Amino acid sequence: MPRKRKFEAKDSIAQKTLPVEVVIEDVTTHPLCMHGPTLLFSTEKGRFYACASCRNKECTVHIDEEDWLKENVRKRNEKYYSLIPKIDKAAAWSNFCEIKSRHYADRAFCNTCEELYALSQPSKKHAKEHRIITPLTDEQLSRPTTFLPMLENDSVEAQYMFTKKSISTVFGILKNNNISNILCIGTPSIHEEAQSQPDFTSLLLDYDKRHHLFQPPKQFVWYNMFNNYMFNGNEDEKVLKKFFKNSREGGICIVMDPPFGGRVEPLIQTLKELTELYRRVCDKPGDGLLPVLWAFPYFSEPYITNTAPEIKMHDYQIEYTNHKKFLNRMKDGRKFASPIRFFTNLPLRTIDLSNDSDYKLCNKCKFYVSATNNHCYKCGACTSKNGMTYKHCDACKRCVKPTFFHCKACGRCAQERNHQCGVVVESQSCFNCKETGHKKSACPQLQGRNNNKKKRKSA
Ligand SMILES: C[S@@+](CC[C@H](N)C(=O)[O-])C[C@H]1O[C@@H](n2cnc3c(N)ncnc32)[C@H](O)[C@@H]1O
Ligand SMILES: [Zn+2]
Ligand SMILES: [Zn+2]
Ligand SMILES: [Zn+2]
Ligand SMILES: [Zn+2]
Ligand SMILES: [Zn+2]
Repeated sequence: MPRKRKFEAKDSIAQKTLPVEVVIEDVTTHPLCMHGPTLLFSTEKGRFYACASCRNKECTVHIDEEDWLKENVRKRNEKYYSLIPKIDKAAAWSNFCEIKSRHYADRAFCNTCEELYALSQPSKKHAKEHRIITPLTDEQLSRPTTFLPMLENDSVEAQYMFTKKSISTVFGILKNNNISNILCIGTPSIHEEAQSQPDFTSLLLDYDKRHHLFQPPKQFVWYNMFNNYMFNGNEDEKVLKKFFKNSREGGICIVMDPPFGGRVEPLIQTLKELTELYRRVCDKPGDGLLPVLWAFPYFSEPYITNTAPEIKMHDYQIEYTNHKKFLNRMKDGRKFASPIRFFTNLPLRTIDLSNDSDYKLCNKCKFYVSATNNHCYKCGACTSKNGMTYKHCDACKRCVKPTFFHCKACGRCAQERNHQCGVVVESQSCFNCKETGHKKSACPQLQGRNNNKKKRKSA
């Protein structure tokens, strides 16, 4: 398996490169690893528990489902109760206030030690090769994402920051929906912007614990979004509940930007659990997920809409400051199409891009689409996904990429380049029916069987 996911606008996605499905269930009884409760994975060969957040070899916990029933395996796993680290948010905040009271030239941050300190009074000696950032202005202290070295390990943190333009698009969408409370999941730059605006409140949930060195304890939770795990346990749960309670009025939205290789099913499960908690805390019954604005690659669309049909993809191409592949202007000035889109259950017409010449209002769809997207009257939609102008195939009864041709032998449209008649890439599709866009457990052909299984389980 390749260690780094390629980020070409090719229809490849984590789900497709790993022929593994995540079993969605309550994870609180699962074995632990350093990243909280593991997830249960299912392959054609069997089921096992493994790390929820690491898609590389850093986390080695791997327990077969049947082994987890054994007493000695459970006993051995108990060590994680004490191994999983916690952070001292109160101490970090009082340190922050102390450092902030100093002259900006005296403030320093050692990224190697993850320590904010005063140059004149270092708590220890930082070795020469440590990455030290100094001086630090007030503005920098209030926006650590502007100077924290980005963790670009694609398989763990995968940090890519929104451009100013994309941040302002997010705030425009929230304002159009009268939303003033933001639960930022993996979106520190949105959190920092919200903190600078009097009309917004926000709470940051992120796996990068360096943020706790710059945030008041009530505004940051060290968090894993793949298993909805809060590292500081009860203390954090209180923070989240309080935030929800205070968001009873003024509308709330989850703004989330997961690492791009992340799996869709556990993320939707997290959204469901957070929604349930919100409804319980605020005593606001209802169905459907809380409003969410989720940045993710366009080729994840079938996975997201199959699992949560109320979430729709918008055509806006989110821009990032640091991803080599996302650098938004190429050297010759041409625009590079970012593959990242917003997935949202907010009305698409509230995404106002009237000030951006790269977009136009489709008067049939009634929302903004890329200027290169064409409304297809046969499909009844603006059909482009990747920013190219798609063409309609009458035989397939759908629009396809301009680089596709209709192969009579295969009876379907396929990529022109390297087309091999009769070859279906299995890892890209459901184990059962080979269709893309759903996993075996949600296969329409097996619906009866899956439901029976569920009934048996609950009986
Ligand atoms: C693609 S970046 C998004 C940053 C965002 N575009 C911004 O400008 O604020 C992914 C973010 O998710 C965080 N992250 C990575 N893995 C995570 C996990 N398992 N749980 C929670 N946050 C995670 C990273 O630290 C990073 O802040
Ligand atoms: Zn782990
Ligand atoms: Zn150091
Ligand atoms: Zn249209
Ligand atoms: Zn069409
Ligand atoms: Zn066709």
